[in-house]
Amino acid sequence: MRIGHGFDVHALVVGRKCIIGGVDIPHDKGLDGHSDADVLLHAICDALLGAVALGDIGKHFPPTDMRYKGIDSRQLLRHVVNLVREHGYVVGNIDATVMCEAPKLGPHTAAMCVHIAADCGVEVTQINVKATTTEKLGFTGRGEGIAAEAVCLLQPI
Ligand SMILES: Nc1ccn([C@@H]2O[C@H](COP(=O)(O)O)[C@@H](O)[C@H]2O)c(=O)n1
Ligand SMILES: C[C@@]1(CO)OP(=O)(O)OP(=O)(O)OC[C@H]1O
Repeated sequence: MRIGHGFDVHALVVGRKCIIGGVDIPHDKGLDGHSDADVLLHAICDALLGAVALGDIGKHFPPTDMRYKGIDSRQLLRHVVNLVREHGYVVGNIDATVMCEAPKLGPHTAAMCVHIAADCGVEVTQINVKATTTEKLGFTGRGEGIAAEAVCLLQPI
């Protein structure tokens, strides 16, 4: 078994989509970044890469590389899952938390889990996504950005 942890933050700005866990969530602001800025999938990618000691997302998909401009982060996640498999592991389970005051994520977490499970090639019961506010404190509390944290366990093939 291997354990991994990931953390990511993206700024909330006007004129961008708010895509979290592959779900396009209606909101007056969206997440800024080189890719689609899916903060949750980035934290999960980092957890998976960490578990097999392969560095981090920026090492594999440099933000200076135009191939990744606006890319759907589900493509990045599928690539990372393939790397994990090449190193002899499959996803056991993933647990993640997204931190934001708004939008409300509760109505969307089930759809996020379906996307993540499909991209990881596992059952939806192996994936959990939670949401929390930070009680109006800090950059997430002020609505300046969204943070996400993920942990995973990998099982040897
Ligand atoms: N963006 C969010 C934040 C929270 N939720 C749900 O509300 C519950 C209570 O949040 P607290 O920060 O007050 O603990 C939380 O457990 C989530 O179910 C949400 O849907 N979207
Ligand atoms: C995902 C990548 C892809 O170029 O770009 P960003 O959307 O800026 O996201 P970040 O979480 O900063 O990770 C870096 C990059 O790998």
